[in-house]
Amino acid sequence: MEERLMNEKTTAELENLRGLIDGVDQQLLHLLRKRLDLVAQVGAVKHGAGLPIYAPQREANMLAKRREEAKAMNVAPQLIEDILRRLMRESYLNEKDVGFKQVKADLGHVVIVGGEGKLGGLFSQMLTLSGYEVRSLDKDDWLNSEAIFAGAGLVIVTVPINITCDLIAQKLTNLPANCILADLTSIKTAPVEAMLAAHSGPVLGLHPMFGPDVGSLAKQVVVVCHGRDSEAYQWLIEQIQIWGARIVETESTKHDKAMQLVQAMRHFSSFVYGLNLYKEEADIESLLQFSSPIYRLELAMVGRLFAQSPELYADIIFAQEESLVAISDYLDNYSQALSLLKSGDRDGFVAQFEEVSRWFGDFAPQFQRESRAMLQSVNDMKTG
Ligand SMILES: C=C(O[C@@H]1C=C(C(=O)O)C=C[C@H]1O)C(=O)O
Repeated sequence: MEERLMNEKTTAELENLRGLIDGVDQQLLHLLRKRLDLVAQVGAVKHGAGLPIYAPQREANMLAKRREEAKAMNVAPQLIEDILRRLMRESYLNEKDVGFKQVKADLGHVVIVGGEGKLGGLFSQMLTLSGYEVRSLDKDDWLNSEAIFAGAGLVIVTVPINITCDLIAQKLTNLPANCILADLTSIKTAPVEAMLAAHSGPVLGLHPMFGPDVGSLAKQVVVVCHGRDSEAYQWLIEQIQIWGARIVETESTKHDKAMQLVQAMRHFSSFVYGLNLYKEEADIESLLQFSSPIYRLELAMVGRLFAQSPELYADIIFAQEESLVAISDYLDNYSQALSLLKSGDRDGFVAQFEEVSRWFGDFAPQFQRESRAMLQSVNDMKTG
């Protein structure tokens, strides 16, 4: 269509400029190749020295300098920052090609109970890339479990939450005395207690705060709840940090309380949102056509839930009885807010809104800034 409206001169000019742009893009591509090669060399040096690829301080310095230079060249600083951040993500992904430093060489092997699960698979991959021998123990392997556990230096339990504690109590009572017992469950109090009761050696609870589809652990958070004998498993914490993750140490009760909101309530309301679209027989195709970027992001958040296993979400939502309180409170607040609407109390709504804004404080503008970048990339992803 565009071409039809143009006269020959315009067409020639555009063709010429587009050719030049193609040339610049090709140069960019060559520069990217060059950068990837240099980063790979950095990766090899760091690997040799046992350093993690992810270097937050170097990144901050580099970004600050490039932003300054961009300003001086009349290039939007955010543009170079976006590009460099995307490139750095690539650097973390490529680290998997060289592998990671092994912090504890004399461990013996690792057993992942539930290694065929997605998260188990991810940890198995990361440990293997770090030089450990990893064996998976799944449903059909219990007859051989004695042989599998013999000589193990680390056992990681990553099975559905609703069977975690029983499995620990019934099947993990005869591990080698010095073996470390850890779990990856998304609640911590009950599993850590069960591990402490079943095993007299080192125990720790871990909660990776991400799904198994992350390409790299760089910048991801892993929660650690200490159980027993932390010197014995300090190396594991260092190993996880070498993978680029940030460790957040906390009390299991505090963690579990946060999960009632961060996971149970949040996922439950996403579930209801999806349920509601279904019951309203919403036409997703046309909703997408009318969608603003924030709505699209919200649909993505809700829709991705239904691309995953219902058991996983049932486990997370049903994991703690206390979550029922958080979820019921949400319903109460919804009802109260709805009554403002029903009674046409616009002023009441505005007053309530302002009260919540004040409570959010500096977080509100912070979240607005963060979402701006996300919304822009949501918009970039559009193809039509
Ligand atoms: C390449 C390095 O490693 C990582 C990747 C970086 C990059 O892609 O520029 C920068 C810092 C590190 O997180 C480095 O340390 O220079």
